[in-house]
Amino acid sequence: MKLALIGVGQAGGKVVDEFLAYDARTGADIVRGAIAVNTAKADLQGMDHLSTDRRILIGQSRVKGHGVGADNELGAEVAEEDIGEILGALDSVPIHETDAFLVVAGLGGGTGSGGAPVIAKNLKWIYTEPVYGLGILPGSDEGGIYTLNAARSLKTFVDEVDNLMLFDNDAWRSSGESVEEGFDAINEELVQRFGVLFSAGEVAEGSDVAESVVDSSEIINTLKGGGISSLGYADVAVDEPERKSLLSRLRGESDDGIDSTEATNRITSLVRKATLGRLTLPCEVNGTERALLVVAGPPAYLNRKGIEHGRKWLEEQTGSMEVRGGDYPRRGEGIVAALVLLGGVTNVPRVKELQQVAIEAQQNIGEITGESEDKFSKLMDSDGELESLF
Ligand SMILES: Nc1nc2c(ncn2[C@@H]2O[C@H](COP(=O)(O)OP(=O)(O)OP(=O)(O)O)[C@@H](O)[C@H]2O)c(=O)[nH]1
Repeated sequence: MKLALIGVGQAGGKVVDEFLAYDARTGADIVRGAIAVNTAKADLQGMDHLSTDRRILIGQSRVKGHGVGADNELGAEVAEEDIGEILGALDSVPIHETDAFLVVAGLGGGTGSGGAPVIAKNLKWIYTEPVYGLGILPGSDEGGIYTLNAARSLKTFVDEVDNLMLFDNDAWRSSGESVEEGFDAINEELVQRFGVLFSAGEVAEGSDVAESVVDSSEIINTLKGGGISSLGYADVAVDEPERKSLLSRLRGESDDGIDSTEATNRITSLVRKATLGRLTLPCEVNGTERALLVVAGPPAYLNRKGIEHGRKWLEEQTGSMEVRGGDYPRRGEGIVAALVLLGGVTNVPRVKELQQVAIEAQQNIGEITGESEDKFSKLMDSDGELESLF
């Protein structure tokens, strides 16, 4: 699936940068065009892979390149004011070769949180291609304002995109690392998952054609209908058999020393692990509207029976009748991987908790602001004994 990527804010920009690194490393060729949009000059300078002319600094007249300081209403305003410049930067992207837009942002800050929904709204207005969001939820230790920002942005963003895929930093944080190191590792995990999803069906020249191809339309149909989506992933190392010669493939020779029962079991257990393990957004699988299973790996390991068993199992777990499945032949990585896209999840305790904390934070902020205004006017009150200069 060919994408036009728009990274908004620092997190959005870093994830887009990581997508470019993934594309270069794996040769997946999923990125048709990419831009990063930010109100902070320093954040744009910190990117490694995106060329400088694709980095768009917005809101200069308002914040002078210093960011919006976690004010997402201001983030939304400057994105709206500079929307012409943002859309202009996409003019050079060959949209006729692009299957979808992906707007990426951390929802807890100001620029991405406020700007991403504005950009998505404008893209949907202009283009007929689907516009997806990839939103990052803040860790619960980041504080009330980040949670409030994320909850308000989530509510807005989900209505402006064809589907909002979520990644929860809270579920992916690991102890003992600095925040920066932690984010680098998290971003790699994130892009590994979404990279496999979007590269499924992108058969490069000279590579093997999948037996039951997952193509972009399967991904689009799973994301169709809107709402929120989550992604599960599991992989296992395998020995890659030698690539067979064309002659032996034409003769139908299939003896590559791989036990088919083992291959089936490997896939079914990977599908369970991907679904029941750590999802990008932790949620209850039951009640998911649609799902897609992609099994990636060296063709000899992509056992059709295993994929079919895995798909049926996923149907039972989700209770959905719309579960698609297929394979994605991929050599050179030495792994078999199962990727499960849960499209339209409805039972998500994490979102409920986020909203609850955000409501409390909103009330506290209101009360504290009221109280401090009161206290300040008492502090300055001189019982009419002093007069201002003018
Ligand atoms: N996964 C991941 N999350 C990040 C990263 N950087 C920041 N975040 C998260 O994203 C949220 C928003 O942070 P930023 O992207 O820095 O904020 P911004 O959109 O640039 O907004 P301002 O700095 O307020 O102008 C934070 O609450 C973090 O949870 C990153 O590299 N990876």
